[in-house]
Amino acid sequence: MEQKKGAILILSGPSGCGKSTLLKEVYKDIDDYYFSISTTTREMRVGEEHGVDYYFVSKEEFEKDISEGNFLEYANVHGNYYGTSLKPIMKALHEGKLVIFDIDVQGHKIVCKKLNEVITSVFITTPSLKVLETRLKNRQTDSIEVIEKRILNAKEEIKSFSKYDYLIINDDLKEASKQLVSIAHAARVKSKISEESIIEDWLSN
Ligand SMILES: Nc1nc2c(ncn2[C@@H]2O[C@H](COP(=O)(O)OP(=O)(O)O)[C@@H](O)[C@H]2O)c(=O)[nH]1
Ligand SMILES: Nc1ncnc2c1ncn2[C@@H]1O[C@H](COP(=O)(O)OP(=O)(O)O)[C@@H](O)[C@H]1O
Repeated sequence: MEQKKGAILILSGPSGCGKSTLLKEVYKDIDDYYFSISTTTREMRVGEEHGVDYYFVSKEEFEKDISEGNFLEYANVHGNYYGTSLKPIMKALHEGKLVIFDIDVQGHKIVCKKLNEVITSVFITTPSLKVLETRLKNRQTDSIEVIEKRILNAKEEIKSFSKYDYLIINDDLKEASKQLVSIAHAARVKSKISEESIIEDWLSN
């Protein structure tokens, strides 16, 4: 029996670079995907929904999940916990879906170590630090202290961009969306390389 193979697409990039905005733009152009909804201890922002953007939990609940081994990976980012639950990811991969992660550079590193599936990774950023700062301020979701922390972290995170397969500079949203859709399609094609039945099927048909 043919075993369906899923594919993995990881998006990382500094807070405010436009990851969520880009993802919302491209979903209509991507088939059979599963977005990995992370669990976090950060406060819910206006407009966010529990179970859609994140599962918002207390520190105690998060730490219980850690001790029960429920996370594929978790990290402390900007002073809050963020984690990827293992079970839904394995289910989606088993169903042959393109599993999309919006995780930080620490999460990217761990997922690459832990999962055998073919991984495609994209680092997303703005044309400059100034533009990042403007976007974080204009978004009006965070206090000035929180924005400052995110800017400080961005200066570190940007150093990891070359560990990724692709770099998208999210300047013009339409252009960046087009690039992300192409990469998502390529991620599917790339995952074919790990299908063990390819030779068998080719010889017998
Ligand atoms: N390692 C890890 N990072 C995550 C996870 N979920 C979200 N993140 C990252 O945490 C950072 C902060 O996310 P968030 O508070 O939503 O801020 P935003 O990036 O400004 O929207 C981003 O870099 C996300 O990619 C996760 O499950 N694991
Ligand atoms: N290409 C773009 N040009 C201008 N503004 C953008 C662009 N992409 C995103 N934004 C805006 O920048 C802010 C941060 O985007 P967001 O998607 O929340 O970033 P992230 O999820 O990476 O933290 C939002 O207010 C969003 O509307």
